[in-house]
Order: sequence, then C-alpha cells, then structure tokens
Amino acid sequence: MSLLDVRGLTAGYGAVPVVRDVGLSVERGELVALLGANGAGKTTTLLAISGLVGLQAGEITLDGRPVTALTPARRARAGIQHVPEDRSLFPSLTVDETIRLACRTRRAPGWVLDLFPALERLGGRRVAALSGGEQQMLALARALCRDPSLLVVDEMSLGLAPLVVNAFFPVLRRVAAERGCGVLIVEQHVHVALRWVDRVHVMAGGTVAASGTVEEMRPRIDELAGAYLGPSAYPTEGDKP
Ligand SMILES: Nc1ncnc2c1ncn2[C@@H]1O[C@H](COP(=O)(O)OP(=O)(O)OP(=O)(O)O)[C@@H](O)[C@H]1O
Repeated sequence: MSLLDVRGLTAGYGAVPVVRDVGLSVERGELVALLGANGAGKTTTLLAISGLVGLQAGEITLDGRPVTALTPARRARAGIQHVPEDRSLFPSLTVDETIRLACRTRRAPGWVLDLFPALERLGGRRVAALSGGEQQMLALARALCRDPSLLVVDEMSLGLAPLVVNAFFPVLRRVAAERGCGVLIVEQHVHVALRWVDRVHVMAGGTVAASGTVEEMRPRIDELAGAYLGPSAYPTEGDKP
C-alpha cells in the first residue's frame, strides 16, 4: 500500500476540468517529482491532493484511508502538509511567531531546528526582511513542524539561486529518510529533479503522460523534453550540477 495513492483524479476551477484522470503515487520515505511544461496541471494536481481545489472525480488515499471527502484542514491533520508556490507567509510576523502559530509551541521541534539551524538565528526577524531562500526555509520548516506523513511542495526552486536549491534537496532527503515522510514536489528544472528524487511523474495537457524511476527516465530525457517538457529539461550554465 502506497503512502499516497491518487486514482482517476479529475479537477478544475469551474465546470471544465483542467486535470483529467490523473494517477500517481508516493511511497513512505520517497521523493517524487511532478514535472511538466507551464500549464500542464501540476499546481492544480497538488491543490486537489491537499483539498484546496475540489475534485470532480477520483479517489485519493493516504496510508490506505480515503481523504477525498475531507476538508483541507482535516487533510492537514491527517498528515498532508502543503507548501504553496507563493509560500503563503505573513510578512509582518517574525520567524518565531510564524513557527509558534504553526506548531502551537514556543519553539520548533528539535529535529526541525536540526534541519534548519538558521531558524534560531533568524527568530526575531520579520518575514518581510528575509531573503527568498530564508522564506522558503521558513515555509518548509512551518510545514514540517506538524510532522507530516506527506509533504507537498510546489515550485520550491522558484526564484532561488541553484546553490540554495541544492541545499534544500538534501534536507528533503533527510526528512524522507529519517522521518519516513513522503515528498511530492513540483520542480520546473528537470535536471535538478533527476539529481535528487527517486521517481518522477510527467504531466502534459492535464494528465500524467509518463512515470518512472529516475534511472528509467534519465535516458529518456531528450524524448520527454521534445514531447512534454520543453527547454526546462536542459540545464542553463548556472544550474549545472
Ligand atoms: N484559478 C484558476 N482559475 C482558472 N483556471 C486556472 C486557475 N489556475 C490555473 N488555471 C488553469 O489551469 C491550467 C493548469 O494550471 P496549473 O497552474 O495547474 O499548471 P502548472 O503545470 O502548475 O503550470 P506552471 O508551471 O505554469 O505553474 C492552466 O491552463 C491554467 O491557466
């Protein structure tokens, strides 16, 4: 039984679905990337998994239990934590206040501080004064404070330098290995995903067009880029691993 099992997911913003018949899975302790060109339906799929976009059809189970009928808040309590593309932090709160609001304790759990030691140093700083990388760290830490079984992360790399991105992925790997957490992440840069994750699902035109392990997908990168991914499949000079 997979940690997350999504079958026949059809969802959208009005009567017309923008994702159709999506099937994907995430195992415990596994990092899975959702790839695809702009508009392929990646964000919509994540939002539907977290309950933030309504399902028109399909079934979502977490640890074998159906969550499809649960509200976003109840899905969060069931173990799904969502880090949205815009990070959804409150600019006027400090780092400590942000964590306190999420954790309902004075400090982040020790294991989260261990993953992100900078949280302590930045505790009194307002979100508005944080760099993009520090804000992403806070958004990830806030989600991890709830000790999720599934972490859903939309476009973690957006606007961040490759050096910063390459620092976050090992943290996600540790979360997966040490906490058994499954991670489903939307990543624009395919070569980055192929370096760090275990498995990928490629979306095109609102559905999953290809799935496989990194080992299976790496030799197919040219074919996938031509068919579904576009130029993001290829590293720019600064992004090269
Ligand atoms: N709030 C919305 N209302 C109506 N249509 C939307 C809304 N958000 C997204 N869409 C449409 O749904 C489709 C899928 O968008 P989605 O954001 O899921 O794709 P994506 O793969 O995440 O793209 P990107 O990489 O550009 O973020 C697009 O055609 C988009 O225009």
